[in-house]
Amino acid sequence: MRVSVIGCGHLGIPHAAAMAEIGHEVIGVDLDQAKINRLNAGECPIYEEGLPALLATHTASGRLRFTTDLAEAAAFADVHFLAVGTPIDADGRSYDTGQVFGAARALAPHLTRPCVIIGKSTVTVGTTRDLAALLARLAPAGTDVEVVWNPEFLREGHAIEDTLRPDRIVVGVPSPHAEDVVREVYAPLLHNQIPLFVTDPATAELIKGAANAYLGMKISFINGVADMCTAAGADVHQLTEAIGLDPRIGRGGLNAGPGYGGGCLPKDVRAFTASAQSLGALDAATLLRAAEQVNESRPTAALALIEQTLGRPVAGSRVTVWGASFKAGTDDVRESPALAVAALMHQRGATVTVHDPHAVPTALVRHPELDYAEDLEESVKGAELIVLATEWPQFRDTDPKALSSLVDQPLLVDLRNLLNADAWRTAGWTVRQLGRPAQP
Ligand SMILES: NC(=O)C1=CN([C@@H]2O[C@H](COP(=O)(O)OP(=O)(O)OC[C@H]3O[C@@H](n4cnc5c(N)ncnc54)[C@H](O)[C@@H]3O)[C@@H](O)[C@H]2O)C=CC1
Ligand SMILES: O=C(O)[C@H]1O[C@H](OP(=O)(O)OP(=O)(O)OC[C@H]2O[C@@H](n3ccc(=O)[nH]c3=O)[C@H](O)[C@@H]2O)[C@H](O)[C@@H](O)[C@@H]1O
Repeated sequence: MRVSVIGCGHLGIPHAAAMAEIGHEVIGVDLDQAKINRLNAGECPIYEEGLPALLATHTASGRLRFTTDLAEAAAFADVHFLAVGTPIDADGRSYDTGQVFGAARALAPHLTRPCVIIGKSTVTVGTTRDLAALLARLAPAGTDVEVVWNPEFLREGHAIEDTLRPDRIVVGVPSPHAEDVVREVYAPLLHNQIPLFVTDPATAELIKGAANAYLGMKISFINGVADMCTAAGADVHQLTEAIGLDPRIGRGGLNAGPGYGGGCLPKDVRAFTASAQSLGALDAATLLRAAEQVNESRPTAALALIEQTLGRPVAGSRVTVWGASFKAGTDDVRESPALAVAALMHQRGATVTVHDPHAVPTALVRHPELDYAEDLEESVKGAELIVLATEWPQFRDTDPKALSSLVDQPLLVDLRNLLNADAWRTAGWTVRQLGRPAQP
């Protein structure tokens, strides 16, 4: 089939590459000319494992190309995926769906034949209905446009795997014909026994919000319990392993840390809370607001552990933060907890040097006030304390002995419970881990 993917960001680029991989002819569209030039030159503008190879294969074969021209996409494709951004509104609580409606408005006049628009962006419930009404008004006569909502569940750092082998595909369809089109698009995945969950558009929109809201609540829950473990001298890691064995709880997404970040979970929990409020579902709003509040408090909780380990306030100290991206496997720093902790220490008067294997360039743009080191060993020279804030395997694999002579004091706070603390302690380091006893 010939498909377009409108919006080439963290979702759109992997999706376009994956659609080519399963046999479609794909045109990716974005407003950002510089990004499109890079993509057409075979460059991958984001750090995502496996994506550069897939882009190279399919741009070389001609099955995948990129443009800024929606007219070209309209002439080429019968199915248009919408993968544009839905940042949080100026009010800080609901989605700004301007990119979704803007892209649809821009596409509509170029349509020359019936087509299906498959929305993938995360949106407020009711968006599919409003978009269908808009397109019914704007699309030229004879171009019947159907709008399907097909929320995306990929995780950054696993984007290709999650797109080609998702747990499930959810679609909210307005008609049996639209369902047939979706089945044809995803046929290669459905042949591989990936479950297709077909529902109405409003339910599909809420499924996405509920999934991310639940993931956020689960993380806030375990972070709150980590504080209980700290106070009681217990071990949150062992606790998690034990409760995770209950299949009703599950071990996935239950790692204590510096809070959930990224371009999605924080905004999606906020927007789902606001939706609950506006729909009058006040109990849901209360529960979700609590998850948000816990998450907002995590940088301060991290600072308390850091200052306890340092033995004094951070003002005037030299601290190294390992990690800038919101999690390992990506160079995305949107709402990164690592940078929130780094920025908080900087505000409190510490000199902060941040090191990340892939995200220094993106971090520099958002937090120019911090110091950066591209090299891990360079980053710790003269440090009085290291804070491990993002769970890159490079940090776990670091030899503590090799670093001892570089730092000013061998102190480390592991906010991700990533390190083998015993090995570091044997090498002479004082290590504190989140929600775990000072000396087990
Ligand atoms: N990042 C992720 O892993 C996931 C994101 N989502 C959702 O997918 C949506 C996109 O997220 P990201 O890719 O992270 O955002 P992003 O900000 O990385 O990418 C959005 C892209 O859309 C482009 N764009 C905006 N208006 C356009 C228009 N009129 N025509 C063509 N291109 C246009 C922008 O230039 C940008 O490149 C959001 O709703 C997000 O919540 C859902 C699941 C996973
Ligand atoms: O809607 C989206 O965009 C996506 O949002 C999340 O994916 P992602 O943002 O890539 O990241 P996660 O792996 O969920 O992590 C989010 C944040 O929570 C933190 N986290 C995650 C898991 C965990 O156990 N503990 C924890 O602190 C991470 O470090 C990170 O800061 C969801 O997991 C995806 O299913 C969803 O498609």
